[in-house]
Amino acid sequence: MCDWDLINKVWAKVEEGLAGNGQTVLLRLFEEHPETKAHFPKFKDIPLGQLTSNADVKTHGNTVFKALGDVVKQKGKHASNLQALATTHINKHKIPPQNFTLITNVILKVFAEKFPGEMTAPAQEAFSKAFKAICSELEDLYKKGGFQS
Ligand code: HEM
Repeated sequence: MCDWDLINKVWAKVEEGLAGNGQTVLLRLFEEHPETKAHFPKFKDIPLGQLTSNADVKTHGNTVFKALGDVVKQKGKHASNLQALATTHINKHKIPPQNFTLITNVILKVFAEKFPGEMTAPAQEAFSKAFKAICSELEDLYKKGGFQS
């Protein structure tokens, strides 16, 4: 079982700066895994250095974190949220599923750095478990959706 209450407690802190926190995660993802940037038509041709001041990155960070917040607020009953994400990321954006593991690992790292007071050892453990479960459910949905890389 995941400790969704603990996760939601940290998430309330994340929401104090939702767009900026999403932006930090996207920039870190592109920095640590440059191949991920190539999946974004809006960002693929812009050098990483210029993306730090790109308003669209912040807007997309907000979109991603709004959707992830909607997932964590379901406290485990997120099947329809994940189905919606899988459907667009398979069919429209064509994102291989292992990218979800990359971004959730980056989120864990960024939260531990930005929110050391909230990201206690149990909170880190709760996020790590929840993200593993979410990534594995997405992978199952990808299999059912017949994802071709
Ligand atoms: C925490 C995991 C993620 C969440 C919650 C998330 C959420 C979203 C949402 C809500 C949208 C817009 C609506 C839609 O098309 O579904 C979107 C678009 C998109 N996502 Fe994700 N996403 C995640 C991970 C990723 C990853 C890892 C990649 C690629 C490495 C990716 C690539 C894209 C692309 C290319 C778009 C279209 C962007 C555009 O409008 O130009 N996503 N995502």
